[in-house]
Amino acid sequence: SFVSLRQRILSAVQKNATRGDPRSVIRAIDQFCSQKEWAMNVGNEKGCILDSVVSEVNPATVLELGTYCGYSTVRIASLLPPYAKFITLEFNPDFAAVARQVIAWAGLEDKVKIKPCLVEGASSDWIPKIKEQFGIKTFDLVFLDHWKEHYLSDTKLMEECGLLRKGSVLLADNVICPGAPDYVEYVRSSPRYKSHYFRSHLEYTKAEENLWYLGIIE
Ligand SMILES: Cc1cc(C(=O)N2CCN(C)CC2)sc1-c1cc(O)c2nc[nH]c(=O)c2c1
Ligand SMILES: [Mg+2]
Repeated sequence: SFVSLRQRILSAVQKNATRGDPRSVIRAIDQFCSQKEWAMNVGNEKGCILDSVVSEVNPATVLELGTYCGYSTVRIASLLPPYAKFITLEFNPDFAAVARQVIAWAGLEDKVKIKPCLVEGASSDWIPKIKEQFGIKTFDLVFLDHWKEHYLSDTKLMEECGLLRKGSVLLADNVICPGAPDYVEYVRSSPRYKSHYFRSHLEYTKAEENLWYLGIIE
């Protein structure tokens, strides 16, 4: 029967990565996606930038929008202190199911709360509930990697829900490819954000891409 790409990624992890070893899980996915089939994981080049931002922010609370197969979830979780609270939102139940198994293989399941949002646009449902559901006041770091159409609306929603504070850092993938021009325009013209972009490439390709780093200053 047909095996989906996400299942092939999970099989590559279970075949080639060592249980309990997050770095081997990351390596297995990157090898599969660079040698066998492209997939929309953030990849190793942008992943190293993500690692450096996580290490620098050293966040006690993290929100990831867009889990997919859990690649960046594993990268982030493996750098967090044990007391950190990490929530990742995924609206696609099939992606969430694979991500749970990838995160479990890496031995990080007790560090990551995956809330499956079972319908499109569900991050807009979940964001207003995060404070009460998880006892989180504000996020030190948010990684936006879900859907370009929701970057701006979800960022505004997080502001309105008081989930961002002075010093919170937002890191956004794919602002060039597929692209989130309204988001870039909003944060660049807002006095509230200090923005900076890291030059990089679309995962597993040579296409130009940037990771956008936003520090909230007000
Ligand atoms: C699906 C897709 C196709 C892309 C592309 O330009 N392609 C040309 C080059 N070939 C090789 C691959 C395909 S880029 C991209 C993509 C990449 C991410 O990192 C994403 N992150 C979060 N959410 C997304 O929807 C998301 C989509
Ligand atoms: Mg992405």
